[in-house]
Amino acid sequence: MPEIRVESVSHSFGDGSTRRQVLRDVSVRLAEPRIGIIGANGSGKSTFVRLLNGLVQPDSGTVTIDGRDTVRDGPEVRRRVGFCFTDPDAQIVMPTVAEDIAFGLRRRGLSRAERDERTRRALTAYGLEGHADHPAHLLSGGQKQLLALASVLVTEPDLLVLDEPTTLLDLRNAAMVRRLVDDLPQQVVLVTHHLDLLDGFDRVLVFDDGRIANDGKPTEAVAAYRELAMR
Ligand SMILES: Nc1ncnc2c1ncn2[C@@H]1O[C@H](COP(=O)(O)OP(=O)(O)OP(=O)(O)O)[C@@H](O)[C@H]1O
Repeated sequence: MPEIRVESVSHSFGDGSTRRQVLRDVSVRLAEPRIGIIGANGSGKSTFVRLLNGLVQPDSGTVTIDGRDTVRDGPEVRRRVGFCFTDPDAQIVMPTVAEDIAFGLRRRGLSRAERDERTRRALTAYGLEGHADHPAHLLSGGQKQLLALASVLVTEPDLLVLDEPTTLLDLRNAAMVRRLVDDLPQQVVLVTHHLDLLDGFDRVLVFDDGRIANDGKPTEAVAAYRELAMR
């Protein structure tokens, strides 16, 4: 598994009177296959995971993935770290479903035949083969979420970051995403408010006001989160 190293990272948004510190001197090393991130709204979870592919750059401190710095080695890190946003609409960039999946494969030095073959396999794996030539924006919310996952996974990242991937999904599609995630060979970092998704995870971090308040197995971390929420 890749080794994620976050060292003494702080981050703020805004300036002057609107300045808000969102991450406060966070340090952690993550090398487990399945890592969950939980915590209250606004506690810094999304900002933290956005550090992992350089979408957010730390004000101070460093983030490395297998020794590659997310700021200095940005393009290399982004090739290895796939990122799925909560809102799949934010990720759809091409008119049709098949084109959207194939988009991530451009500039990867693959032949046309290889790109087509990988796209075809991804369409089948995510139950989208019947929608290949359909307009991507007309898919249902759940299908868009699956498309977003397919478009990222087709690039075969070493680490997949999922920011609340089941928020828009019904129970059936949420269970499907859960199964897909379970079966992935890659390291996964998953932000969620759906705590049952974390059963069987190796490690769960609980964020509270920009800090890691707990770091442990799912049962322990969820209990700590519940306690924090009751305060
Ligand atoms: N681009 C931005 N510009 C300004 N403020 C931001 C930006 N992104 C996040 N914030 C602020 O940073 C704080 C932490 O946001 P973040 O999205 O990391 O929280 P979160 O724990 O993921 O919350 P949620 O559970 O609600 O998704 C919030 O107060 C948010 O308003």
